[in-house]
Amino acid sequence: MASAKILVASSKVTLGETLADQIVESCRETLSSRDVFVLALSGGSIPSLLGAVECQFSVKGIEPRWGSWHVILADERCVPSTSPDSNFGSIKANFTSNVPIPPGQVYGIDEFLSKSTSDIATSYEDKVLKPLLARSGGKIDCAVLGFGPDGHTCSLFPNHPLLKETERLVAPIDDSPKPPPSRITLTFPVLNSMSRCIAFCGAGTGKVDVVNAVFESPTRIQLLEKDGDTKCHQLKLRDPAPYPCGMVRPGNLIWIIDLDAAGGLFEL
Ligand SMILES: O=C1O[C@H](COP(=O)(O)O)[C@@H](O)[C@H](O)[C@H]1O
Repeated sequence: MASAKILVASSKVTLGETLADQIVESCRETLSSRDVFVLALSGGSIPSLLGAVECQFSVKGIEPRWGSWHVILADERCVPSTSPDSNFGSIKANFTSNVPIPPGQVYGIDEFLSKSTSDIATSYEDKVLKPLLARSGGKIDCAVLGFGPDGHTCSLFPNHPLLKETERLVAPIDDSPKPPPSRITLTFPVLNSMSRCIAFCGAGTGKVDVVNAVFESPTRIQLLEKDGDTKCHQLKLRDPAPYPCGMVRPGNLIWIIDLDAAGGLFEL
């Protein structure tokens, strides 16, 4: 049975710092052996949690080497990058425009390509993802993913046929139950077989039901470590996975949540 490390932060500030720590560690490890760090980011609430990343590098005395960073989208809504719905726009406003990652290494969709979501997905797979995978040993180094109150992650929604996709690395979706309807998304083959580390991150009571459904209810929760106000546990993932976010099972899986998202489960 698969399991995940769960880091429970005492507040939203601590949550951002804990997430930043994971990104710093993944970056440090990756750049110790090559010059390309590939980071995939969700939209939604994730970009607003990335403000502590730069600071955590300073705190830990580690050089970020921003010139080696390549930031890709875990999913994107097919809208102009200037739209408030654009994940690229939100990632840029909250994170990448505040650090010296070369702008050409933050990869949005080709919004002018055509009206076809499928063409946009194919272009992102062929022109962005595959060339980067070729430079990173075939894997995304770190993916930071959100999860919705309906259990979706990226643009992989409950009971959608895309959950069974096995060929495409980046897939189109034109019937997203959450607006806007047309999007592109990384697929499970990428998340489960082509990602070195995935960190889910979520805050607030709206996430409690999903967290409680995704993990087995433990009879006893063992505290593995405590770093400041963040507590670390290891929990088993429920089979079969009740939601798309619970189906994400790479080798290195971490869930970072705040006390509100953890509900009563971790307050032991
Ligand atoms: O539509 C989306 O929603 C999910 C979850 O968003 P959140 O605001 O609940 O964190 C997000 O991860 C995804 O990138 C986005 O396209």
